[in-house]
Amino acid sequence: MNQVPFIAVEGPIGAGKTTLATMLAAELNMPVLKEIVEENPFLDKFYQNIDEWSFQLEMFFLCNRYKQLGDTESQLIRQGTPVVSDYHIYKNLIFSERTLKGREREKYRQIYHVLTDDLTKPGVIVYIKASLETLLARIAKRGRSFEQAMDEAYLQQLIEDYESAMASLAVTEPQTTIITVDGDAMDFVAEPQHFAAIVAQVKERIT
Ligand SMILES: Nc1ncnc2c1ncn2[C@@H]1O[C@H](COP(=O)(O)OP(=O)(O)O)[C@@H](O)[C@H]1O
Ligand SMILES: Nc1nc2c(ncn2[C@H]2C[C@H](O)[C@@H](COP(=O)(O)O)O2)c(=O)[nH]1
Repeated sequence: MNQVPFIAVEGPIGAGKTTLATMLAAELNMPVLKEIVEENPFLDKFYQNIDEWSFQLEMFFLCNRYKQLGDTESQLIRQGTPVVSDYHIYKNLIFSERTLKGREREKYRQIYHVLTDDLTKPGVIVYIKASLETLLARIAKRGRSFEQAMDEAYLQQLIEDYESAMASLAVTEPQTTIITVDGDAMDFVAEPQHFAAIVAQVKERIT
C-alpha cells in the first residue's frame, strides 16, 4: 500500500460509509474526508427524473471529488498525514455506468480517466456490503427527503454493481487491499466487538 495510509470506506447508499469512516478516523486518530451531500443542487432533481438529470449529477460529483481529493493529496497525504475517506473516486464509474447512456456515458468515461488516473488512490478499501432490506432501513432512518422514494430496483442494481466493481478492482488493482464487511451481520455501531474486529483488520494492513 502507499507509505502514508489512505483508507476509503465504500458500499452502496446507506451502507454506513460515513458512520464507519468517522468512527475509524476517531479510533485511528486520522482526519476524515466526507462527501458533501446536502449542498448538492442536482440530487433531488435526479431522484425525480434520473434520465433527465444524470449527466449533470455525475459531472457534479466527479468535479467535486476531483477537487477534494486533489486538495487532500497535496495538503495531507504528501505531507505525511494519513486519511480516512467516506468514498473512493471509483464510485463515480460505478454510478455513471448505471445512470448514463450512449455518447454521454462514453464522454463521461473519458473525462473520468483524464481527471482521475494520476490521483493518489487509497491503499485500503473497507467495503460494506448489505442487503436491500438493510439499506432501505438505514435510508429511512437517515431521513433525507429526496431519498425516500428511491426506486428499490435502482438500489438493488447498485448492490450488484458494487459487488462486480469490487471483484473487478481486486483483479485490476491487486495492490489495493479490500476488506469486506458484512453490513447485515456486523453492527459496528451497536456492537463494540464488531467495530474492534474491523479496526484490527485495518491496522493489520496499515502498520
Ligand atoms: N451499523 C449500523 N447500524 C445501525 N444504523 C446504522 C449503522 N450504520 C449506519 N447506520 C445509520 O444508517 C444511516 C445511513 O448511514 P450512513 O453512514 O449515512 O451511510 P452511507 O454513508 O453509506 O450512505 C444513518 O442514519 C446511520 O446513523
Ligand atoms: N448518481 C449518483 N449518485 C450518487 C453518487 N454518489 C453519491 N450519490 C447519491 C447517493 C445518495 O443519495 C447520496 C449520498 O450518497 P451516500 O452513499 O453517501 O449515501 O448521493 C454518484 O456518484 N452518482
